[in-house]
Amino acid sequence: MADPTEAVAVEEKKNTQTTEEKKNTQTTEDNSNTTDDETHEDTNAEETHKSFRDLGVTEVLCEACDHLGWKKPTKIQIEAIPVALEGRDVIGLAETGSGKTGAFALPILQSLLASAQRLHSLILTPTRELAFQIAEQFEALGSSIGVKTAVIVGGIDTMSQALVLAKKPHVVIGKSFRSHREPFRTECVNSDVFVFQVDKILKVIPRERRTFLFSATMTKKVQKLQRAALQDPVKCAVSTKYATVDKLQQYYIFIPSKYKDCYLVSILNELAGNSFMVFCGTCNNAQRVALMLRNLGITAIPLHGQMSQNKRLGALNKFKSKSRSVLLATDVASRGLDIPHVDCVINFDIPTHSKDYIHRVGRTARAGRSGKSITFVTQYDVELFQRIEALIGKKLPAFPTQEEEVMMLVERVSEAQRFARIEMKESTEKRKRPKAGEEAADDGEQSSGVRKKVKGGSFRGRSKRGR
Ligand SMILES: Nc1ncnc2c1ncn2[C@@H]1O[C@H](COP(=O)(O)OP(=O)(O)OP(=O)(O)O)[C@@H](O)[C@H]1O
Repeated sequence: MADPTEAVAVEEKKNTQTTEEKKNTQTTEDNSNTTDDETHEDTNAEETHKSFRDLGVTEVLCEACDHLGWKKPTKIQIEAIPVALEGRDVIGLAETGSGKTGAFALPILQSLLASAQRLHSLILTPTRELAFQIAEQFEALGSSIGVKTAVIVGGIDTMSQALVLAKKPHVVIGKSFRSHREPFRTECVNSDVFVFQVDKILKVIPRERRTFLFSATMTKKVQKLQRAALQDPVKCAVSTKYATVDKLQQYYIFIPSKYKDCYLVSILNELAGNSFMVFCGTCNNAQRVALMLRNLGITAIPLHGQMSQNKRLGALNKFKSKSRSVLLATDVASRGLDIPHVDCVINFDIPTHSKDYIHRVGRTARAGRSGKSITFVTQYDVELFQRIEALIGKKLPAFPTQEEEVMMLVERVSEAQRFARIEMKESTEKRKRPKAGEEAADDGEQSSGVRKKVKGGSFRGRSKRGR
């Protein structure tokens, strides 16, 4: 399977290892006695001064980190990288936005440098979007060593994906099978077998391999996977089991179910100028709310599993490039997505699995930034909300709102809801009878027939409370 001729760049870099790097490798070896513990909990003060070089990361990859503006490693990187470089299996537990991707990508790239090999690693992610994001991270870190990646996910032409695979990339990134919604995040394997089902994969990949498992939450399913897939792993935990980050201001708002749309519009208006990720429980609701908001002049776009993969990526890119300020998403966007400019996460529909709460709110306040989350709690959600508070070990404050002001929006919001219903109906009809060569407008961007008809026009630019 090794194909040295095709991995020239990787091989060349390997041969240019400097004395400095050799010294660094030695440092890791010297430290190896301290990494034998089964569990590495948190870091001490002096570790926060460590550099990537101190962790044993090779010079060319240190330069890549530098290029990305990563001045020093994060806590999980400090804990996990040396252990992974030693060749151990790793379980990495750290809060959202804490740099877990780098914690497994750097050791994988370094191992690739040491033995240039096609189909060197397989990364499994819980969502398609995360698969693309991880590929970008590998390419950013590995650009100077010529690393080749391939993303293999559903919803994209299988023939073109087969062609990409046939070129034997170094790293293959795919979404794990639907039944494994839990964040089985990374598998580092030396194999050219690739099937999208974890149990099946485990049966066919070589026993002789290294496996990394990274997540912000440890669930029973992840523990089961750990037993099935990892060998004598070292657990690197740098956060308490279900912690949310300190710089995240978390609020809830207790409201009657029938006024959810009005409260959403009111908050978006009040915090205008921010970027929002709004989580909905169903694809239908994400679509409906996006259309409703657009009828009020708010630049909203949906992202859910009933959209084609092209539209999903398109929606994400529009939100990433800030041409849309509100992303209405289902849980396809709750795990791992790294969009630094997200200021506020709104749980429009409360998550039914409380651990999803941690992943959703973790889309803001990433990498040391601050952020805000607001969870809508209706008369039907009290128990679920109590479970969330119990999980994160915190009582959340109420988000202050003026009920009278929200109620003043009822008429305009009702009209926007009515138009949204018409648009939903139109697009369902279109989907049933698509014209030749026309892709179904599953992000609703084209359904502008009734837009801007809501009295009172746009809501934008009426911010009362800034960031
Ligand atoms: N050492 C570092 N210094 C500065 N920024 C970093 C460093 N490592 C990673 N980052 C940045 O931090 C952000 C979050 O990283 P990443 O997406 O890997 O977090 P995560 O822990 O995987 O989050 P999640 O649990 O939500 O998946 C990214 O923008 C990444 O580029």
